[in-house]
Amino acid sequence: MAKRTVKDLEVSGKKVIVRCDFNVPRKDGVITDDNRIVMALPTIKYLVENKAKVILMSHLGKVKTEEDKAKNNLECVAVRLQELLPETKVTFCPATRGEELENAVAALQDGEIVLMQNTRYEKGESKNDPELGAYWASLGDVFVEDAFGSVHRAHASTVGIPTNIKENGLGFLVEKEVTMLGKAVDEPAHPFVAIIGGSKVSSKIDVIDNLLKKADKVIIGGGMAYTFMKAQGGNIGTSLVEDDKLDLAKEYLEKAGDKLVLPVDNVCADAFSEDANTQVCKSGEIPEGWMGLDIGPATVELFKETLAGAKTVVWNGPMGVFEMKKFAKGTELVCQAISELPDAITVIGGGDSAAAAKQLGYAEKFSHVSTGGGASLEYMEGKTLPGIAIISEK
Ligand SMILES: Nc1ncnc2c1ncn2[C@@H]1O[C@H](COP(=O)(O)OP(=O)(O)O)[C@@H](O)[C@H]1O
Ligand SMILES: O=C(OP(=O)(O)O)[C@H](O)COP(=O)(O)O
Repeated sequence: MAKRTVKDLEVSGKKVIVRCDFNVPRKDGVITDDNRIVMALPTIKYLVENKAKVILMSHLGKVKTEEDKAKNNLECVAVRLQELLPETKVTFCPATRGEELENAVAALQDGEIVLMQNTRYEKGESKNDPELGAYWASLGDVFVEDAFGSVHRAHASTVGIPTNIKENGLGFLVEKEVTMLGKAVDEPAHPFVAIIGGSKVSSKIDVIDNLLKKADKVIIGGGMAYTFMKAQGGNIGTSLVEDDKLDLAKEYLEKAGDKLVLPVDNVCADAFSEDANTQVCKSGEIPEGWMGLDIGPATVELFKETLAGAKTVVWNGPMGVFEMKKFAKGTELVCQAISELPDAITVIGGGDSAAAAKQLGYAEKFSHVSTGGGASLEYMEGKTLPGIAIISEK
């Protein structure tokens, strides 16, 4: 059976809560890539045109402290949305519960939008606190799940709300992502190469287990690689590492054999800065006080050899800190190698990975650029995505 979509719902005059993924990359509080906002527009425009009262919700970044709150204020997204929708009234509500939020919702006219502050300002969000899900659900009549990048998270806003609102459906973005990713990997053509990089080690290392079963090669780059290097007993200096994942990395290394392809050299820096001194270090030989911020030239060649002849490529997580020009080469050259593969289905996913592909001029070269990183990986592994599973069948 197919899931209901926004087109199956009666929305005119109704208060419609839409969970979007507006977790956009920013520098000094300024949005550096608005792709996730732009990709959410088809659903939002449909609801506005059909005279719904639109309540948008999203998380932004990780929020653990008061300082994190200041860093991850969602208001910048409301400003961008208003620019993208000049004919529509967009307001921002700084409250995540209480009278101020309820008044903002009550003031909505048909075809107007309110964006609520970052859902992660509420401690109960990431724990899927039932009271919070029920409270947010009480603000609306209808729920639309359109946060593809977050559907692998069972949180109050992605699962708690639709648990309480039976009039629910998928938005156009989730529908499109599932179709595109399904086409790419339901029966992947081989050789199938998966590439994992980026910085979210603990939240993404688990997917490697399943990828090792499906793919012919799994390339590990970016910040993910140093936990593996340390697990091999190498010196990684001050590179990104998650020590509580060392045993898991060891286990993968033992069972994967040469299926797992790790960097052999790294562009290292003496500070996390564009002005840092740099040197290329062999893997496992990074001096104290230095950190790996990109894959090195020999690794680029190794990864190119690994990719040669691939018919399916799935990639999440940049190969280095591409936001700084000095450490963008590895990501750029891997993009280039993928773009030159003849007849391959190629998918890149993730907020930062999609931004990197765009910034480096390669976005058009991929078969599909997904807004979800962890979500696309879990979908392609065949895992159940809780944010989709909870949505009613047609
Ligand atoms: N060697 C590295 N050390 C630290 N951070 C890294 C390294 N390589 C890549 N990164 C960072 O990883 C981040 C993206 O990781 P992640 O969120 O997992 O990807 P995505 O958003 O594409 O899913 C980028 O901001 C990038 O700077
Ligand atoms: O950016 C996201 O995921 P991604 O880095 O896997 O693309 C989503 O917004 C989910 O964010 P989270 O990993 O903080 O839950």
